[in-house]
Amino acid sequence: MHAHPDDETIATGGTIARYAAEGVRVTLVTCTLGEEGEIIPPELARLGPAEADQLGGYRAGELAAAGAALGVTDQRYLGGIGRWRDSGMAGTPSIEHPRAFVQGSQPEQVAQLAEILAEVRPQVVVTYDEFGGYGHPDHIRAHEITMAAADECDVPRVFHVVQPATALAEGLAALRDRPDVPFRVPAAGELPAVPDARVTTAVDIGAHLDAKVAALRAHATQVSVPEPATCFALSNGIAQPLLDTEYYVVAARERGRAGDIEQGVERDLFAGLDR
Ligand SMILES: CC(=O)N[C@H]1[C@@H](O[C@@H]2[C@H](O)[C@H](O)[C@@H](O)[C@H](O)[C@H]2O)O[C@H](CO)[C@@H](O)[C@@H]1O
Ligand SMILES: [Zn+2]
Repeated sequence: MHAHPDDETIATGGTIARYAAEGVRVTLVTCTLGEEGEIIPPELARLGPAEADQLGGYRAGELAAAGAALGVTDQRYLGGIGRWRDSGMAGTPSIEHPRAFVQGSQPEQVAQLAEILAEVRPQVVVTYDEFGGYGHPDHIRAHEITMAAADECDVPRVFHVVQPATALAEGLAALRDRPDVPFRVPAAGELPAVPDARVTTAVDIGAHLDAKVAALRAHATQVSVPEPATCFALSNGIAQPLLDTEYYVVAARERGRAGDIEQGVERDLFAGLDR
């Protein structure tokens, strides 16, 4: 369950590709069309909200291509395509738009997601933590409605996707020594991360990095990926490492709330479940 076209790949692209390849039915729900995103390629700049205002439709195409690269066969928009609009970054005027996602009725949005969960009956749902990963208002709203709908529909397991501090710092350090990274490599601590101890599940996506890179490149208005694909950057030009693992915190588990995890970190979101 993601807020904008690009989040599914940036945060969980390897996990999606891995489980899709293993035959798991993956349903991707995206809340908005990303109408307020900055645009990286200059030749596409006029698609933005101040001119043609066509970025949402264009990003729907990017999302379809990224989903194909990841093996997604069930891709949906919360409330149907175009129902909720990208609210924009905190403090920007677009948050006042009447269709802005965060202006919407939370009960209505919970009901829209609950309808999908009641149909699909997933064993596992993935979304952001309570901070939305990095504080974007649409991410926070996506977290809130997912936790409510998953509780209402008794989803067996809910996970929050996170970046643990050590893996992120090690990934950035590896970039710092490379001559072929065309982005600013941030200092450790500049990008949002969580304490390592919070991680309950680490999913090895090494065999699916090619699919993740192809999907990142499909989101060309939002993401730049150099060759070789050692990292990527959003429109802020800040390098983010491409790690061979995606990390999660279990937020709700069929044996009660988080905290039932045996010692150590699990390696499979479906550990102990009959897929
Ligand atoms: C990954 C993600 O959530 N991207 C969002 C985000 O985009 C950022 C935003 O444009 C910011 O101003 C830039 O500095 C940053 O580089 C972008 O990643 O917010 C957008 C507006 O809500 C959203 O469309 C995009 O998907
Ligand atoms: Zn986002």
